[in-house]
Order: sequence, then structure tokens, then C-alpha cells
Amino acid sequence: MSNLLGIDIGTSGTKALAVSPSGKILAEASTAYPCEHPKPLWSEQDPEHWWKATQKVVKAVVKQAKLKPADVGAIGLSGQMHGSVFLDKKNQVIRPALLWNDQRTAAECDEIEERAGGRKKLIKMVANPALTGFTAPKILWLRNNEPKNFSKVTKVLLPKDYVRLRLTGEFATEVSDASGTLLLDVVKRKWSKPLLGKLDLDADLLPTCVESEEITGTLTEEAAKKLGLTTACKVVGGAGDCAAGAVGNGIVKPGLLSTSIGTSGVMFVHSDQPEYDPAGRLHTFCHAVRGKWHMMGVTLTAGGALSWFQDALCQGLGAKGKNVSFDQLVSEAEKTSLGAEGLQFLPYLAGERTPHLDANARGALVGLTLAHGRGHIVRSILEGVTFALRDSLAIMQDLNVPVKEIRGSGGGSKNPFWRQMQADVFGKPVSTMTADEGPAYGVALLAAVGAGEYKSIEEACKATVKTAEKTKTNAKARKQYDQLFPEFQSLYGDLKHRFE
Ligand SMILES: Nc1ncnc2c1ncn2[C@@H]1O[C@H](COP(=O)(O)OP(=O)(O)O)[C@@H](O)[C@H]1O
Ligand SMILES: O=C(CO)[C@@H](O)[C@H](O)COP(=O)(O)O
Repeated sequence: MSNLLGIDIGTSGTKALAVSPSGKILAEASTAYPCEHPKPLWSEQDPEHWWKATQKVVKAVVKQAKLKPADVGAIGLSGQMHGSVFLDKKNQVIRPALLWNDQRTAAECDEIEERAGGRKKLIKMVANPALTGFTAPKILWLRNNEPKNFSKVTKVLLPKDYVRLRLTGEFATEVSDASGTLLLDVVKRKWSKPLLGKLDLDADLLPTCVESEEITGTLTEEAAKKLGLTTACKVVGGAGDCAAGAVGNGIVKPGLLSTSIGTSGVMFVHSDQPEYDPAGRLHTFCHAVRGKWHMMGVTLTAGGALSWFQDALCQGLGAKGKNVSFDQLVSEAEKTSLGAEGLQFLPYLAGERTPHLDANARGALVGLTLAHGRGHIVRSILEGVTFALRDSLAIMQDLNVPVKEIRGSGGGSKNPFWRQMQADVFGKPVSTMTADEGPAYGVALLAAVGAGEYKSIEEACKATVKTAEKTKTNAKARKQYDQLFPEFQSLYGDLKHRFE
């Protein structure tokens, strides 16, 4: 019986969990790092931050849980999806990684569709349209804009897979994260040679692609020494943070939907077969469950909008010169009335994927009066973000995707007021699960399956994922939000010409 570690390389920081074979959380630790925006629409991070953070949080959880080096049998890796780590032949990072919310690649998305022979043919090859956040357009951007850097590239890795390289010395990824590169044949669960050919990209640029619970290697001597573990410790494929969070929330069968409010916001449903939104607004990706898929809608700036407000406008205004805390901001919002007295917020601060697929979309605060204070603004942010997630739910409902239960996760679901708002806006109860660090917990479960503790991911979830709390819908609030939702939906159309 071996203990497991789950590590999530998030956008705002890295989190680790130490988990017992029966799924009990023994210790947790996290550490933050910055995200750079050197130009409007750009979003970058130095991969070294992720590796340093990984070492720090792993050492912290091993110490907290009082584990001996040999007590940790396997590690699962999760991370922000789509980011591009460009490596040279000595495995050195060539330039900061372009992240999932970077919007510089509109021209390359057009180039991909053209080279693929049109959007329909592209979707046939990789199940998704070209979106600015995905990895393939980032590779083309480097080739078009930084040819000197591009000439040095020998491998392109996703964020968690760069950490895997530092842990194991292996170049590997797995199907859920690989789906978000736009280079995976999502139906066949292997790299799309036809698309790589059309884009004139060498298949050797990409790592080996496995299923999520497969073992990709063991710790190198150097990594084992740095982390205080042994070289027998296995590292499994893991999953992109969305699929990992879904596993952590037990979203491994039809009818279950998870809503996650982290920096981004995600509505995620399991599917037994690859299912498509003909308009391409939802992504169709491989699930971390072998032979299964999922659809998801993504709001690029969800919790990120509240975080932006806190950083940009509440800096140093809290106790002892700190920023005002999220809890304080939300408690001010709670004192205002539903609808924020006519104040509306569009959360498209970094462009938007679902439903608009528009890198030019922008944030907006509409309807300000002298009567509005900070609480109203925060309330309009929370309502705008929750409506943006309802847009994804509405598409799923239009496509007749069964939604029997909604499970909430991410930083935004920690707050009871925001959870209640979700239950009211979605018109369905929202449950939270016992492990509140979704993605890290999900990949710890994948590690448990890889280490042989459970026969399948479904079995691991059944044994370990339990409901902590269920927030019921308030009928009166639901009715009021139902009336406001069409107004939110029309706001983007009203302002679109200004964004362009
Ligand atoms: N106590 C809280 N109340 C309301 N929102 C919160 C709270 N704590 C965190 N959040 C929201 O959650 C976001 C961070 O979520 P998290 O899942 O940790 O992010 P990520 O995985 O993207 O790094 C913050 O940007 C904030 O909007
Ligand atoms: O782009 C996506 C999914 O397609 C994002 O969900 C990223 O994977 C980042 O996640 P967080 O840091 O917000 O958890």
C-alpha cells in the first residue's frame, strides 16, 4: 500500500496533496507565482516558477503528513492546459511559456483553418476549431514571429509535462491535456499525423501520448533527492486541470456536470462517445477516463475577474496594508440586492471562448450610477461570471446533454454566497465534494489507479469521492435571475462593434 501525491500546476500557483491509498487527504500545500502580461492580450509564465513551486509544495506535504521517502509510491500531475513550453536540444526553456489565456494568435488560427482545408475538415481531424488559447496556434506564432527561437525548438511541452520532464527525464503527455493542443486526433486518442503534415510540423516536436493512469516513468536520482522521495516513485500520465478536476469531483459517468470557478470557469460533462457542439462553442476532448470523452464550455476570466478587481482596485486597502480579502469583498456584495441595482458586468477581460469564440471580446461594467458602491460592483462581477457559465449550461441543454447533478469546485465555489448564486442562476442544486482541491485530488486518484490500488478510475471515484454539502436553489432568486439572464446575453451583442 503506497501513499500518493497529486500536484496541480495552476495559473495562480501550484498545489499539492498527499493522499492515503483509501483517498484520505493527509496534507495539502500551495504556493503562488506571478503571471506576466508584457503586452495587451499576452499572457506568459516562466516554467522555472512551476518547477520551484513543485519542489516547495511536495516537500511541505511530505513533511506535514510525516511520510518517509519510501511511503510515496506514485505521483499524479495536473496543470493549466494549452500552455506552450518551448525547449531546445539541451532541454533548456527558450522563452517564457505562452498560456491558455494568451490571445495573440488570431492570425495563426486563420492559418490553421486554411492549411487544414477549412473549419469542417479541421474538426474532422481534431474534433475542435482553432482557438487562440490552444497550443498549435502558439507553435505557429513562434514560427511566424520569432523564427530564431523557432529554429532552436526540439520539443514543445504542456505545463505539467514540463514538470514531468524535471521529475522523470521523460517526454510524455496524456490524452486529456493533449486534446487541448489541437494536434490530437481526439476520436482515435493519438497525435493527428494528417494535421501535423498540413501544418508542416515535425511529429518529433511532440512527446509520447499515453492514457491518464499509465505510468510515464519514475523519479530521477536528482529529482528524488530534491523532493525527499525515492527513485521507485512512479509518475502517472495525470490530466489537464479540467479533466483532473472532473475526476476529483467524480464526474466519470453521464448525467454529472462539474462547474469550476478558478482563474477560468469551466462547465464539464462526461460523455461515453465523442459528442460535438456543431457551432464549436464547446470543446470536445478526451476524458482522463480510458475510452471516454467530455464536452466543456470555458469562460476565460471567471475567478480571474474578481482577482483582477482585487489587484487593480483594492490594492493595499485591506487590514495592515494588504489587499481586501475575497471574503470581505463577497460579504460587501452580499449586502446589496440581486441584480446589483441595475449594474451589469461582462467578464470578457481576456477575450472569450464559450459562447462567443471571440479574442476581441472585452470586459464591461454597464449602468453605473452615483448610488453604486464597491459591493454593487463586486456583486455585478459575481453575477456576470455566473451568467457567463450559464451560457455554457444553456448550450448543453440545447444539445440535450443530460444534466442530473451539478458539482461545484474551484476557489469560487468555496464561498457559500457565490455557491448559492450558482444554484440560483443555474436553476439546479450545486453540491461540493469532500476534497476541495479538485484537480490535485483527481490526479492523486489517477496515481492510485496507476499504482494498482484500484482497478479503474470509476472504482477509485466510487470509493473516495463523497458529497460534502448540497446548496439548494432558492425559487424566488431563480425566477429573478431567469429574468436578468437574457439581458446579460444581449449585452455582448450590443457592445461587440465597440470591441472590434
Ligand atoms: N474565499 C473566496 N471567495 C470568493 N472567491 C474566491 C475565494 N477564494 C478564491 N476565490 C476565487 O477563486 C479564484 C482562484 O481559484 P483557484 O481554483 O485557486 O485558481 P487556479 O486553479 O486558477 O489557480 C480566485 O481568483 C477568486 O476569484
Ligand atoms: O483553458 C483552460 C481549459 O481549456 C483553463 O481551464 C486552463 O486549463 C487554466 O485553468 P485554471 O488555472 O483556471 O484552473
